[in-house]
This record gives sequence, structure tokens and C-alpha cells, in this order.
Amino acid sequence: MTVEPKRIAVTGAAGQICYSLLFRIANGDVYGKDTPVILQLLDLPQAQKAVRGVVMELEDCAFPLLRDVVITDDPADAFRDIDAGFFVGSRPRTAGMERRDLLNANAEIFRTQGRALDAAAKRDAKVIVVGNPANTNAMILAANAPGFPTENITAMLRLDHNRALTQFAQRGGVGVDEIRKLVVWGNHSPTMFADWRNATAAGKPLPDVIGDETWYRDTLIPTVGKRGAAIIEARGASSAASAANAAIDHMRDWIKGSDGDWVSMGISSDGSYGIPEGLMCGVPVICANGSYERVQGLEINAFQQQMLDRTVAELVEERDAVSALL
Ligand SMILES: NC(=O)C1=CN([C@@H]2O[C@H](COP(=O)(O)OP(=O)(O)OC[C@H]3O[C@@H](n4cnc5c(N)ncnc54)[C@H](O)[C@@H]3O)[C@@H](O)[C@H]2O)C=CC1
Ligand SMILES: O=C([O-])CC(=O)C(=O)O
Repeated sequence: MTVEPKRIAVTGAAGQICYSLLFRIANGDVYGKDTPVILQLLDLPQAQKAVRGVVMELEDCAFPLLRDVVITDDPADAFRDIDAGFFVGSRPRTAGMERRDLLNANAEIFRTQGRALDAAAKRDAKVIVVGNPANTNAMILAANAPGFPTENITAMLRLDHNRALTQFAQRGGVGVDEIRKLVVWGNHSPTMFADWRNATAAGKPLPDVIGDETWYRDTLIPTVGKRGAAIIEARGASSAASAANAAIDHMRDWIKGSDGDWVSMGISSDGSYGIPEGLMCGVPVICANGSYERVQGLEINAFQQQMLDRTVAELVEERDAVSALL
């Protein structure tokens, strides 16, 4: 049977995340090894030459699944008839900045691209926003694409989820693949809440396996929250390969399913857990059959509530700061 190619838009194609991401998509890491792909690459006019260079390298990989590549500086061309969109293009922060400091620089990008998405994309396209501040940019994108289903627009918390997995696995002396039901709630910022309350390692409660609540509260949570800054400090540039990997994990699980496990996704709040409706907030979801379901009905203790309130308050502040674009 012939499988139709999937059209995938990627913005910021000349940037450092895409230098890793595009090769993984072309290799079949999102849709699988039986599905051809067409890449629709967007970047600014001044970056077109660099995008052409990346495309030369894609060609030189001779990926069997890569059917075509479109290069453009017009969002409507990039988003035409897409099945998936990776919204990476935007300015990264540098040392000393918080991601929210990028709001002014990047918010307008997502307003323009929201309108183009609305005009050009398939209604069932799956969208991930990576460009920072990712949650609020995703909210701006959704608000400016009123005819596009908001549930198909998501923000990336998966890098934080993956970071937490490794920190827990190392401390607990278990494999990352043995840990289940972990979640990172809230904003992709230092206020994010890596929550181990329901997590298990090889079937046992993770808090019992690690047995050190002080380490969890005083070391794990801030380490995961500040990992992006630690990487900028060490590398002189923000995370790129790990961000691309997380974007692949997020989209692959959304499309192929998460095998019953929880994954962390920034999705538009329906008011569950007291998170104000419409905020793009990291929550636990289970992916199956090409969609995601938020994990409902969890009991939230006082510590969890305090951590959740802190990160939600920051999302509210960010929303209020860009109210003119919503
Ligand atoms: N959500 C997450 O977990 C993470 C998010 N990020 C964010 O991803 C974004 C991209 O990071 P890098 O690739 O390292 O940055 P980069 O500076 O290497 O590349 C950004 C690219 O976006 C392009 N661009 C800028 N405005 C654009 C527009 N209006 N339309 C299309 N393209 C545009 C630039 O020309 C450049 O090629 C940054 O905002 C960064 O903070 C980075 C790591 C993790
Ligand atoms: O920290 C940054 O600016 C880049 C990023 O979002 C991350 O690495 O989590």
C-alpha cells in the first residue's frame, strides 16, 4: 500500500535546534519508517541562504523518506495543507535573561503565524510550539487562529519531563524507561513543577525508591527548573539537540501513542485542577489513537497545590502582559 507523504512545517529552519530536528524528522523519527515526509521550511528573508545550505545537507543524507523540501519566508506557504507544525523560529535567550524576557521580542511572531496557520493549515494538523516563552507563545498562536482547533496547538514541556526523568533515574539507580507517571506541570520556566507524587520506578512508588524528600524539594525541583540556564552557562548557547529530541518525542507520542504512560504537554486548560481556562499549561496526558487525554481527577496535596499555584500565577502574569495580542 502506498503511504501518502505527511507535510511538516518547521519554522526557524536555519537555527540551531533545527540543525538537529530536521534530520531526525527526515529520518522518520516522528511518523515512523513507513511514512514519507515533505518538509516546508520557514525562516526570515535574511536566513534563506543558510536554509538552502541546510537543505543541501539534507539532500546529502539521501533519506529515503524525504520526498520534497519547500523553502520560504512566507508563513502561509510554509503552513499550506500541513499535517504537523514545529514552531521553533524565534529568538533564544542569552546568559542572565529569563525566558519571559523574550516575550516582547517573540510574541508578535506568533500573532502573525497564528493568522497564517488559520488560513493555510489542515484543521487536524498537530502543532508544537518550542520558541520561548513557549506556553504563552502557544496561547498567542491559538488566539490568532480562531478557526483552527485550539486542542491541536500545544507547548513543549517534554524537555523538562526528559530532564526530570534522567535526574530521578540517576538518583534512584533505575533506568529512565522504568519510570512512569512522572509529570512536569505549568510553565516552561524556573517555576515549572516536576511532580513525582504518582510516579513509579519498576512498579514501586518513586518517592519510596529514592526516599529523600529533602533532595526532591531542594535539589531536584530547582535543578530541572534551571537546567536551561545551566546549559547556556556551560555551552554559551541554549540547548539544541536535546530540545530537538524532546520535540520529536512530544510529536511522536501524540501521533503514535504513549503506551499508557503519562507525558507532560502544555495544552489549553479546560479549568481542571483550578488552572484558569485557556492558559497553555503543562499537565499530565496520555496519548492514544492520534490524540491526547488529560489525566483527570488526581488528588492534589498542599505541597503540590503550592507549586502549581506558583507556576500558574506566572502564566497568568505572562498572559496579562500580552493581552493586546490575544
Ligand atoms: N521549549 C523549549 O523547551 C525550548 C525552547 N527553545 C527556544 O527555541 C527557540 C529557537 O532556538 P534556537 O534554534 O536555538 O535559536 P536560533 O537563534 O539558533 O534559531 C532561531 C531561528 O529562528 C529564525 N526566526 C526568527 N524569527 C522568525 C520568524 N518570524 N519566522 C521564522 N523564523 C524566524 C531565525 O532567523 C533563526 O534562524 C528560542 O526561542 C529558544 O529559546 C530552546 C530550547 C528549549
Ligand atoms: O533555557 C533556554 O533558554 C532554552 C530552553 O528553553 C531550555 O533549554 O529549556
